[in-house]
Amino acid sequence: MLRALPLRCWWRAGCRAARGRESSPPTSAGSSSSSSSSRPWGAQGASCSFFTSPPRAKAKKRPGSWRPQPGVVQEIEEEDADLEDDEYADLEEDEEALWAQHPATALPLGGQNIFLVHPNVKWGATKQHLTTAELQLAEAVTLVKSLPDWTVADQVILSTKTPNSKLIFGKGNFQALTEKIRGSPGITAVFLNVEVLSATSVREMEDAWGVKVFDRYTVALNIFRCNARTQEAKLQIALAEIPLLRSMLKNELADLDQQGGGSSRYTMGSGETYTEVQHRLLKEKEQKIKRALAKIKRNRYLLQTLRRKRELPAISVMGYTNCGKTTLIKALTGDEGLQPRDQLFATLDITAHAGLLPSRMTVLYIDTIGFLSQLPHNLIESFSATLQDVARSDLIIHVRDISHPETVNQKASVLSVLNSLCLPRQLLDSIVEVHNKVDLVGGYQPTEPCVFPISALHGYGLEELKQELETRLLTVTDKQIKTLRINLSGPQLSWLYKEATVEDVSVLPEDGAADVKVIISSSAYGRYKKLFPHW
Ligand SMILES: Nc1nc2c(ncn2[C@@H]2O[C@H](COP(=O)(O)OP(=O)(O)OP(=O)(O)O)[C@@H](O)[C@H]2O)c(=O)[nH]1
Ligand SMILES: [Mg+2]
Repeated sequence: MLRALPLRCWWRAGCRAARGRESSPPTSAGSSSSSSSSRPWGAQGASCSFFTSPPRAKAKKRPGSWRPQPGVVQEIEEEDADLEDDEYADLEEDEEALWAQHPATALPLGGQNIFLVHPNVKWGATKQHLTTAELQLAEAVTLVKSLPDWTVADQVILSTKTPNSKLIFGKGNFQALTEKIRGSPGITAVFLNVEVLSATSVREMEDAWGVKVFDRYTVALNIFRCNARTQEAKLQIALAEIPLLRSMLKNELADLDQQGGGSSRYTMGSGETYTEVQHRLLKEKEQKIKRALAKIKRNRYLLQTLRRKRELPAISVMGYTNCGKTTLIKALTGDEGLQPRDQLFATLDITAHAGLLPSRMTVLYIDTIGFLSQLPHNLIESFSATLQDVARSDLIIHVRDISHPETVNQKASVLSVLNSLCLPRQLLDSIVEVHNKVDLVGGYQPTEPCVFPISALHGYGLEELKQELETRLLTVTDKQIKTLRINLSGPQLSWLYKEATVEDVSVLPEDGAADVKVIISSSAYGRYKKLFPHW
């Protein structure tokens, strides 16, 4: 078995939310709403009988400071030596300074008892055509359940004709929703299943409902945070949090002004108003994170360097979250260190793992972050630095969970994000599509041409896949596999070691010769034939 080639340092414990729980204990599920309701309410709007509970007293305003609980800087466990010791120390210092200055996290800490609301757009440009409201709701439930101590207390699909308005729903449905939420005391937060909510929307909804309101961006980011293990992943999440902190700041300043002003008062001695100070601190935090990320990027043991040294072709394994990317790489490499998990966003770091193709060609499989539909572009952007490694690979495998009811929609999402990553055209044109989890679909027969049905978990279809990967790699890298007979007393062998990848040498002692199996580029082979015409 070939060992994984570690590209990162790893953090001991990754979940800031778990730490946050120490200072903010998980909220227990309310008695009346601790289990998911199977009642088919929703879509009927205001006429629905579940909306008839009396409203609660107006919720308290959010606390005065927009900075939440202090975070704890985690220790680094060095499993690889990508960075020098002093560089680690620098980064730790940077990070410590970051949290000391802004110990904030905009993300919700601790457990939550969620009321899940899916706005169903019946028509218009924002209507989703490849999926159904029920399937989108089911995915939102999975997102909630991916977070430790988060439960779905109740869920509803509610139709809207005004998805782009401030309150998402029309007056009647919003009022009915308010009554329902206020009549469910066990609920600690509402997850509104939209891509991203504006600061004003969040503020108005929180005031109306008396509980926190989260969008898809916040929930997905929180999952990322819980699964982040490396310095780079943590910093990328911190960067993706900045828009949330900006929204919180905006609401905080508006609250301050409502309570009699203050945001435009000058802070003593600084010549800056309170608003200006807060914006500056946030900007500084953002710049520090960006600098720290750039430093990691510079110092990181880049795939490019690794590959140049070893001349290894690389295959990026991509796909929707939980489709089986890590399981496939584990099956193709036998790398026991890989830990596939039935969890969204289990993998947050790009790691490379070496495996062998049928002709014993060594290849690096690159495990990547899974995709999710309707995730705001700027969140993807904070991970795009990591995804840049993908651009340097020779081939992409697109893994699909063919047993998933949303598989067609998932494919569309993945291809749309891949296309937005500015990857080389040749790479996009040679994607190998793999249909995984066929063991869960009795008698599965793909309808699309040139796809590979496999079960990564049970090892089905892997030999055919490896054969195809080898053929494609040879084509895209313009290489060929040759067995060349060489004279052992001549310079051919050392030439081949320098100019090609020598896979195997079988010595023929009585002839003073050897059969050498090489992977060689067409141009190098041309030169070889010119240099050694008689061999
Ligand atoms: N039945 C079945 N389950 C599979 C197969 N491949 C993967 N799984 C399961 O699917 C779940 C997700 O697998 P992972 O390999 O972690 O998926 P991933 O795409 O790496 O997920 P993320 O890193 O979270 O994006 C795990 O529970 C796997 O055991 C398969 O061929 N058949
Ligand atoms: Mg994974």
